[in-house]
Amino acid sequence: MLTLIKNGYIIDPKAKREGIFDILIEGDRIKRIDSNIIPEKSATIIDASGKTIMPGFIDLHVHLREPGYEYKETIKTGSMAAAAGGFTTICPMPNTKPATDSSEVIRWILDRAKQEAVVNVLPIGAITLGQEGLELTNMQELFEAGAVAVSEDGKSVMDTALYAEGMKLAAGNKLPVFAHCEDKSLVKSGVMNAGKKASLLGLAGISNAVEDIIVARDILLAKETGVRLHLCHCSTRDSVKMISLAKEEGIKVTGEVCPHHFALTDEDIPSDDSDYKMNPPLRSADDVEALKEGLRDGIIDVIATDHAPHSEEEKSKSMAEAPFGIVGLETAFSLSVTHLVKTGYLTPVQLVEKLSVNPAKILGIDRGSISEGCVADLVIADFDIEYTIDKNSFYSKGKNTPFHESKVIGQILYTFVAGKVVYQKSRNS
Ligand SMILES: NC(=O)N[C@@H](CC(=O)O)C(=O)O
Ligand SMILES: [Zn+2]
Repeated sequence: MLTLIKNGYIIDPKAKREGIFDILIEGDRIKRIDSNIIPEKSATIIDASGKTIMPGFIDLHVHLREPGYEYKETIKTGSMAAAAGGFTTICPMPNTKPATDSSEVIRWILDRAKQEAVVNVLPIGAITLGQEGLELTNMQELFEAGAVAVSEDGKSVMDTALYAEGMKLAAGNKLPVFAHCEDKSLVKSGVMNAGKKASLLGLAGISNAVEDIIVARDILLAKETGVRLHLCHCSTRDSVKMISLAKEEGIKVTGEVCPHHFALTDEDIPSDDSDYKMNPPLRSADDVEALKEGLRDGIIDVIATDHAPHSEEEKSKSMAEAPFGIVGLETAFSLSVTHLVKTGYLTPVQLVEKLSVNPAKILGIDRGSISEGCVADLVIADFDIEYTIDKNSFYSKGKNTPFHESKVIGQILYTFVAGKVVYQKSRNS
């Protein structure tokens, strides 16, 4: 089977290719990239004139909720949401039921993904058994079963000595640690950023120190253990500063920011509405500015969604009672174009680095490029279309987004995984 994508503008920072080309796909691979390709056999032709072609996006932080919470999301629906968002590889976090803390659960997820998922699914293993913070998992076993990283996401390992031991084991198994940074003892009943808006709404606050203290601790532990540390969903100015300092010192640390954290501030929370409740919370305008500058200056390496679907019933509760988390797979690209590219913080090339090249590097996988001979994981997008986000059009089971009815710029038109179209925007969606 041949597919010919004609006249698209390729952005491929890894192969240092940028310009208008044709791409010929045969089976699961890219066969040729050239100007004006005429295929020998009949081919399906896609006209990509005026559109941009990028290596498929890789999301280092999603919650697929399977096994255990299928009413929120499944591997199948989560992967369809990923495809619609331009993501060709996603890494599910281990806070499932049971937690992803054994080779059996890793294998179960990989099997299920093989049958049901439309994109690549690379699972992340837990650091402690049942994510209870008491006993380390067998990281060698997790690695051998196919885990690409370990994380305690949803919380931090609060026992520092145990965590240091876990980092050493992760380093020994060449697994990066993906850190959720939250000092549990400081959070108390906080549900949104501590500040004026929280007082105005009469809601309990979460201070920046909740994150910053653990970011500092984890960087110091990474320095001592030599583990590759990836800091998840950074939300504060001081997190960015500390990552910058750590990088200057040569510590192996990378940072991730989520679209909601650069698109909204706590002042944008209109009322006690749990679609604005996530962990870490939406921060101050000053923090948001630091995150955008961190992305621009290369201190922050990755944009990840922290796609965290919950049911409508759960999210119909108040801020104080609803669970933390919002969906993100189907809005990440347009929010990034709107708030980073159109505002001059990132060039389209830098955006591709944050969504594709750098995540591939962190995972050590052979993705993040569109070159001859590569697996054809790619996305065709329009950087200029304006549209209004409609949560009812999401493939995800989760409709919990603060971006419903937001006007944005930039849209995914096609997503290819291993040469196959796994998403195509219909004319009226
Ligand atoms: N981010 C969230 O608010 N929630 C995540 C957990 C997490 O990523 O920490 C979830 O699993 O719902
Ligand atoms: Zn987290």
